[in-house]
Amino acid sequence: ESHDWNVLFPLTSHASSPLSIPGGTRQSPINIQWRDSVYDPFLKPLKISYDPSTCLHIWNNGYSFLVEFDDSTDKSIIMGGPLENQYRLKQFHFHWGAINEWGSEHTVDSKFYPAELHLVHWNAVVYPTFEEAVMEGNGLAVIGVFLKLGKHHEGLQTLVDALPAIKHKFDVFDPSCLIPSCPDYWTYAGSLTTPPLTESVTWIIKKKPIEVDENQVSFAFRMLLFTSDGEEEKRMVDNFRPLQPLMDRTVRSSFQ
Ligand SMILES: Cc1ccn(O)c(=O)c1
Ligand SMILES: [Zn+2]
Repeated sequence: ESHDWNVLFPLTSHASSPLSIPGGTRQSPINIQWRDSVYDPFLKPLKISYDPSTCLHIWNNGYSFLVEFDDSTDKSIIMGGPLENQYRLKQFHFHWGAINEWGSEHTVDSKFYPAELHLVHWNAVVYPTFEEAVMEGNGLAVIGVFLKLGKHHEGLQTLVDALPAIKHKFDVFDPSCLIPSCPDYWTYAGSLTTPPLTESVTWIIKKKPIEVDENQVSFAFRMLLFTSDGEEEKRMVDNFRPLQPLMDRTVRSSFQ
């Protein structure tokens, strides 16, 4: 009957949140209902091999801060897991909230984390450029890692120290230090969570969060600005997209 409701009163359809694309059937982010996820014994372990020297620079793109990598070779790649090909690391960035009660894009059993890391990779085996991969169903693979408050995170501090400068040139940074060693993950077919919102992402959401301390999220992340120099300051917070309907998708888990 929920369908009838939408047919009868299409304007009240909850699916058309402001940022959803018409007819989208695999939008992200989603709530991961742990008990509804299906263990898939054929899922392989995710293989991650990053070359820290491919790290280029960190910058504020007006929506998050990105650390970008040289993706002109296969030096920093992921493979295995739910993936058919190997995917090249292009950038990683975070989403966070104005307060610790929310900030992540995905939720687990409707629980928000204060922040979520996205490591964005593209299928350079099949597509010549990232821009083309963004438009294809198997074009991208994004590893999502939840951040929860706890002990200080050494690796993250390197990034946090660079934020005030933001133009800070980076020499090397190995993003695998931000990924929990526990191999368990959920995976589902989804989309970008920012325009163009294309349904091109194989999401790999790590089950275990990494721990970061209060200052690392609050001081560093929340002091960034959406605005550029000279404009009226707007703190960069709540840069996450609302949850999207699961529709006809199953979330698979790599663990029982
Ligand atoms: C390519 C891309 C762009 C934005 N976000 O949030 C992502 O997670 C991935
Ligand atoms: Zn993201």
